[in-house]
Amino acid sequence: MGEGFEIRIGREAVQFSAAHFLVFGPDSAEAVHGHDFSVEVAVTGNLLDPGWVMDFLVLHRFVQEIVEPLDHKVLLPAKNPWLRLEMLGDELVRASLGKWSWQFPAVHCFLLPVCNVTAELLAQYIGGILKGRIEAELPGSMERLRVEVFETPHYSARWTYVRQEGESRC
Ligand SMILES: Nc1nc2c(c(=O)[nH]1)N=C([C@H](O)[C@H](O)COP(=O)(O)OP(=O)(O)OP(=O)(O)O)CN2
Repeated sequence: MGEGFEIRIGREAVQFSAAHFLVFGPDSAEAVHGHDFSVEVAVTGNLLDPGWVMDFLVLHRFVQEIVEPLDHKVLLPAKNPWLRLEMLGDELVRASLGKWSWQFPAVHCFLLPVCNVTAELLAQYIGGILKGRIEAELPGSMERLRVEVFETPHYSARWTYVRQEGESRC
């Protein structure tokens, strides 16, 4: 019989507020601005004892632990080819782009391993860490993982992982 199960943590349950700006070229970027981001995740997998794909509470905790460090931070793209990031002493981060530069307290910054802080790449960042956490908790059980990052109720981007035929279950 063809049937399956997907569990979901709704976007109302996982939220963070952060500032960011997109970089478009060597001297072109958005103004720094903020969003109340929210995150929805869904996991498809085998039904395990006691009759669940995985515990909602554990999945919720995993996602929360990944996004919590992003909350109330300036999100900076550490892999952008044009944006230069440097520490000024121990306390300030300077971001330079062409003739522009911004300075932020280092404790208010989070450097993401992405080339731009888009909703797509945030979803991929969160999804990549979450995939590792779920696979460690439930080896071989997850078939599919979906992470959707909302910048607003009507703008979101989704990242999806689907286990391939022959991909190791462990
Ligand atoms: N596919 C994507 N498109 C856009 C992204 C993205 O991450 N993925 N990001 C942006 C901007 O960073 C950002 O969303 C712009 O926000 P804002 O200027 O606030 O525009 P809004 O329409 O959301 O809000 P208003 O303040 O009401 O204008 C753009 N595209």
